[in-house]
Amino acid sequence: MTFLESINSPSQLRDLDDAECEVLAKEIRDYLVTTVAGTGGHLGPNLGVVELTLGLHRIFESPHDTILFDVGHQTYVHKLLTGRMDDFSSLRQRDGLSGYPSRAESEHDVIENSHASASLSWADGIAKAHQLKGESDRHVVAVIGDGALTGGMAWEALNTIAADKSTPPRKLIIVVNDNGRSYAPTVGGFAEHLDELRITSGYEKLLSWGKSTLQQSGAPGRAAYSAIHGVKRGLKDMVSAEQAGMFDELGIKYLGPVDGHDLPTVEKAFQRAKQYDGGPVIVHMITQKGQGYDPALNDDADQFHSVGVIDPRTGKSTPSKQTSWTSVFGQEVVQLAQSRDDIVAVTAAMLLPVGLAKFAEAYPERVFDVGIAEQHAVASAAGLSYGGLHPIVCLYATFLNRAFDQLLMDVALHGQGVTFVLDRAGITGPDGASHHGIWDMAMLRIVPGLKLAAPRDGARLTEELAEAVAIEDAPTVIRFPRGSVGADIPAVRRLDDGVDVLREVPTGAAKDVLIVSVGPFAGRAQEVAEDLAEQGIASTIIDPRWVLPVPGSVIDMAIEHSLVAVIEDGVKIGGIGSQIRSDLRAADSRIGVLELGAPDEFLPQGTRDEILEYAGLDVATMVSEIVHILPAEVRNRAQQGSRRAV
Ligand SMILES: Cc1ncc(C[n+]2csc(CCOP(=O)(O)OP(=O)(O)O)c2C)c(N)n1
Ligand SMILES: CC(=O)[C@@H](O)[C@H](O)COP(=O)(O)O
Ligand SMILES: [Mg+2]
Repeated sequence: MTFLESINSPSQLRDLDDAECEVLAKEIRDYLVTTVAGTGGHLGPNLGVVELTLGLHRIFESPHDTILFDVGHQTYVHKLLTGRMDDFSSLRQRDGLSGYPSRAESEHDVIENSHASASLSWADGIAKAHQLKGESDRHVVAVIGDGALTGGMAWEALNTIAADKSTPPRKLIIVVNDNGRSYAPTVGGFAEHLDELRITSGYEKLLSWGKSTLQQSGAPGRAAYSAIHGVKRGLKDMVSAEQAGMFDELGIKYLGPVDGHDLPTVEKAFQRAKQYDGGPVIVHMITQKGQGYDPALNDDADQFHSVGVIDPRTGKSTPSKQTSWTSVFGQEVVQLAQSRDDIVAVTAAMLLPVGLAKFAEAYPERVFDVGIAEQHAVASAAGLSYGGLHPIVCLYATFLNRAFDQLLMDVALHGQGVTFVLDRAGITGPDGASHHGIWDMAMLRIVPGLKLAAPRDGARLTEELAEAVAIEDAPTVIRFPRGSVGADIPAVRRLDDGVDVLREVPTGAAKDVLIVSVGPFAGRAQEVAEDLAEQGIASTIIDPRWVLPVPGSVIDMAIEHSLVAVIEDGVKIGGIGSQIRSDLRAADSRIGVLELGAPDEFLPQGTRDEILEYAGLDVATMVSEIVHILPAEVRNRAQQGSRRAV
């Protein structure tokens, strides 16, 4: 039996000596590569936190001490050390182990939200609760990456944490997991500050530079050199104030930089942080994303931030032959930028995942990566627009939640022409509840002047993106799902206001159901219509293309039918179906509206199709829902028609 197989609880880790821990760290890395190669997941981030997580669980006593992880994609090691090795092969699968902390899985897990930069706020709150409840012997330890530290929430929390003047002070420890990367190298002034302290291959250069220059530059220089050199001796010298930079300016004790792959040093640092009783402590860990696995270390793009199924020996994956929505966007946005030099792109630390690689290559001066800072991304886009440019803000739909106020009050209130491209909109799949992009349409319905398009295929994405960037006096939104785009679905005809008719009721037949297909559901809508036709129920299918505001022809056509069924890849409460219902009532129509969308709950993980079925958005369920809600006379006529046909 390996050490790893023998670990069922973190308390067992404290019985291991350094040599055994070294073997365990190797076992963990080998196990991560082998299993994640088969399941897909965040291999790089987790290979980077093996010693950090081992040290955490050897020095602190979870769950008495609370250990928090920011984003939570780097918690596979934490899960292996807290008794979940047996379930690991089900990682990120339906009813399997979550790829993020999960309270249902373990008492050691706290934050399930995968939206970055929130962990320090959680830590601040938990530490205050411990203090007020007289549980002052409990530590709160938050692990936050250098990328997540570029998020504004983290600095809001640091501002409060630093102001703790209570006695005794709250026991709050912040572990900065500094691997120099979000996906790509972390950007921004703060990242550069960390750079100065980071131990990477440049450490020795830094040391020799320190020897030659710092030692000749008086007391601060000598102190800086001894601090840098001190790390080599495993933190024998506390880093003095000048070297701790902005953290110390904030009044937070700084310990570091620490070699995050040298377990004894890691443990020494955590021990010192644990014993420090003068207030909050920051432990600055220097790690490598992908540590110990060359294919990840050598991956310039993102050091295997997130991989699909790969060959564990080579790190190679089987390239997909399918075209993704993201790649269609990535191609089209470059075309648009060629013809309009006012078009610029904005990303929040996700340049490659949102498809801006080609744009950045062609127009490096016209792409802005602001770090994991969606609120700043959107408000700065308002500025870009005011300054005469047309920004395209590229986000995953779920992360737009973070910047709703900036979209409403900085962009829409001022009528700024900003285009938002929301990738991973709708049900995504393996990343679980906080990653499904299902709230954008309901959230954006209430933004005055906003125009939102949901393309049904690549051709419409191209068309609607061009239409969006032509609008200069309001926010425009294009949203599309994760994954492959499928074949184009041509329209039978296009109405004057841009609505596409995909299927007509045969001349003379009763118009039983109007199916309003939003975005990528056109294919499913056609299957639904076929199944209804087999039951003698005639339906029209339309794709509005621009779904907010609801085009007038949708209401006009709805009134001609007996039921309107709206199929949308977003929450049904407050979604497009709700808007159509509201517009129909405003037009004095009492026609029934069936909203077919995501239920009012947090959705589980799984493949996109599994979760669509879970949400009742599979063809069979939608057909039965429509038949069930049809007016009785329509249902009876259809049944009689079917009996005659038999
Ligand atoms: C608000 C928000 N925006 C974007 C993301 C997407 N995202 C997931 S992990 C990640 C990079 C995190 O970098 P870092 O905090 O340094 O952690 P590392 O992966 O380096 O361990 C990003 C941008 C997110 N989870 N939350
Ligand atoms: C953790 C995180 O927010 C992202 O890395 C997320 O896993 C993105 O998933 P996809 O890019 O695979 O949709
Ligand atoms: Mg990082």
